[in-house]
Amino acid sequence: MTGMVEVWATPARSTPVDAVVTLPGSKSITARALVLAAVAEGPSRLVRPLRARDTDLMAAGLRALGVGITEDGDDWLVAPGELRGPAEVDAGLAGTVLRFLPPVAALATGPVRLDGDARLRERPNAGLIAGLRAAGVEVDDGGRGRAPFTVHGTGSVRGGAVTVDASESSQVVSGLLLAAARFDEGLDLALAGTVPSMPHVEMTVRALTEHGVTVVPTERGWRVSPGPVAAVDRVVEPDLSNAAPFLAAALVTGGRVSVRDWPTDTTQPGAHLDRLLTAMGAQVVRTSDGLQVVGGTRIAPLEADLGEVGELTPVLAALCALADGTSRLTGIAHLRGHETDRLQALDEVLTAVGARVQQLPDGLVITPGPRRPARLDSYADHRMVHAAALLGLAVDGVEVTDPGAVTKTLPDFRERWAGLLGEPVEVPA
Ligand SMILES: O=C(O)C1=C[C@@H](OP(=O)(O)O)[C@@H](O)[C@H](O)C1
Ligand SMILES: C=C(OP(=O)(O)O)C(=O)O
Repeated sequence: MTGMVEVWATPARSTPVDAVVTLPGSKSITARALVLAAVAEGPSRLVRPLRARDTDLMAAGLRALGVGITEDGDDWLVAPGELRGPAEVDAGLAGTVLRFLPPVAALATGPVRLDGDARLRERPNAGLIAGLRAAGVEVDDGGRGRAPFTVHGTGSVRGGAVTVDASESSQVVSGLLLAAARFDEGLDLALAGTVPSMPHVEMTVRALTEHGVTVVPTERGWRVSPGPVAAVDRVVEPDLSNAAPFLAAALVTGGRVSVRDWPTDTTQPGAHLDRLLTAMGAQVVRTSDGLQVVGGTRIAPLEADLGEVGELTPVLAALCALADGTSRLTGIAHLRGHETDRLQALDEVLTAVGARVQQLPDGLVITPGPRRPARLDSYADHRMVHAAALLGLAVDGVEVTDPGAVTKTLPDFRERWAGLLGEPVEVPA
């Protein structure tokens, strides 16, 4: 790459923020909705889908397989077509594309090659590839267990009883379940070990049910019956994981932040922010605006197993570096296979701004220290930019290189962050 790498001087803030924030659609729900719409019986409409790099790549990948996806204002119209290769799929850095697209590709006729960013080639995928093979699909990965690889679709997939190792990513389970109703024998999926991010698996099961697919829990996994996938028009919930930095700003500044349209019944892991931010000293209430977080005079340290809500770790770890005691975050070994090795990246970033950090095999121990200015890297990781922005509220002189990493799920993050810090965007009632 040539040219200058962009550097963002993140704004500091010594007075309480007071804002009501509206956020775009959930990455995870948009991804599932696109895949299910693509394998459904008829056309459907997606209202308020997330438009960001990950979901645009999912749409592009499905289009490459023959699915019609067009825009109607802010909506997406999805028209299933005959799935066919040969095709090339660019997964970028998206775990959802890496793990949700190949089982759909297996239903196509012809080879489908999947590749992506340099870091995507390091993200673990042996579990999915082995699971596809056990379902009768030919996959050529050169023995790497990672991208790039080619799925040799024949137009149908046997399916049946399959055991998978999804300990490195829940997306292995979600990917197989999402396409499973279209397999000849459906899928009787058993887990070989533990699976992180269970709310995301529940999100998949719920989405399948909403599309009329029969999916039942079994002793060691889930069974999906073969059958049609109903076409469903759907409104996408706001992305609650992307709400994390905004709500956390209330704790850092002793202010008040509301996120609009907070769903009352959701499988998004961000729903756990309620309990986690309360544990860190915030007051969290539902108002007519949505979910409101009010920060206090201190940030309490956090002891938590974040295995179910790994996505929230970068922002919570940044809060821990600003707390008034030592925090211990565990259950998150799989974060080493995310956009970057997030445990290593957080160690580097929090240490740079003055905290003491100990890496555990499956987590981080974080002790705040005297704060100091630092130039931080984004590690091409959207959530590391969110974490840096949050640190920058309280630590003078924080800069982030390559802040454009936010395009992955929230392209206008910096504008929204400026809005949060400006005059109240909207005065709460
Ligand atoms: O299914 C999904 O939409 C996701 C599942 C989780 O993946 P892992 O289980 O790999 O952490 C999560 O971290 C990711 O951001 C989105
Ligand atoms: C882990 C994440 O993304 P991906 O879907 O690429 O795994 C994330 O968004 O925090």
